[in-house]
Amino acid sequence: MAVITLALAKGRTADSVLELLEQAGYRFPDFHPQSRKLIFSDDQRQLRLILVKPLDVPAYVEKGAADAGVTGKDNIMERAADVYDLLDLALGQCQFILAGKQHLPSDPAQKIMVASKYPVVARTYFDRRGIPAEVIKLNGSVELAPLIGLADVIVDIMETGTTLQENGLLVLDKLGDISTRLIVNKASFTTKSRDIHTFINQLKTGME
Ligand SMILES: Nc1ncnc2c1ncn2[C@@H]1O[C@H](COP(=O)(O)OP(=O)(O)OP(=O)(O)O)[C@@H](O)[C@H]1O
Ligand SMILES: O=P(O)(O)OC[C@H]1O[C@H](OP(=O)(O)OP(=O)(O)O)[C@H](O)[C@@H]1O
Repeated sequence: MAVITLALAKGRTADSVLELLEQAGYRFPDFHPQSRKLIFSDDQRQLRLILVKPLDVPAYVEKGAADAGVTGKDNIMERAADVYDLLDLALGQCQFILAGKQHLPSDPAQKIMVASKYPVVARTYFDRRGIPAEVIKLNGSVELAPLIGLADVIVDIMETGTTLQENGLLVLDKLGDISTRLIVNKASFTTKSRDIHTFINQLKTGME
């Protein structure tokens, strides 16, 4: 049995994914939330867990440094990674939205200023509609941009809608649903096929 290296997104979804892994039968005795360690093995030595930034998970998996990864669909879309997206873990559910103080200007010649943590997703949205846009990459507090004149609109994540509401922003469009996914390296899917299928089946059992 080959060990599967799993890249797990640190941050808000990590605890619930670890809980799911435990329900699926994988226990990490060394893991505790205050630890600064970045690599953990489960007690059966079937999984090697590596903790990485959510947006970095697709790169680890695409390049084969990890056989599989768990991260939000937002990050998979932003990185446009060449990986298999095999299982919706039904965690971290939220959606991509376009939001602003008011509706987009109707003059098609007018360039829209867009702020986003997801510049690739934002660029794709406006390019597909043939709307001229300039995208400004931000790393957080994105809702601030239209309030202080840095941008006309934002492309960001909405979960409860509280952040938009408390900052007086309207949802102008919905770009798609997001949830936490299991992604798999294409070569590993062939070379470690049996172990990866076993892992997926265990996860499915843990989700029941
Ligand atoms: N309300 C939400 N806001 C943001 N992300 C959410 C929300 N609900 C679920 N998610 C999911 O959780 C993932 C991780 O979110 P988190 O805020 O921990 O990461 P991050 O903001 O990318 O990390 P960092 O703060 O290190 O830049 C997101 O990529 C998304 O898939
Ligand atoms: O719809 P809601 O439930 O209000 O959640 C959405 C908010 O949560 C995320 O921000 P996060 O907390 O990660 O902060 P940051 O990106 O500004 O650092 C996201 O970028 C939104 O701002």
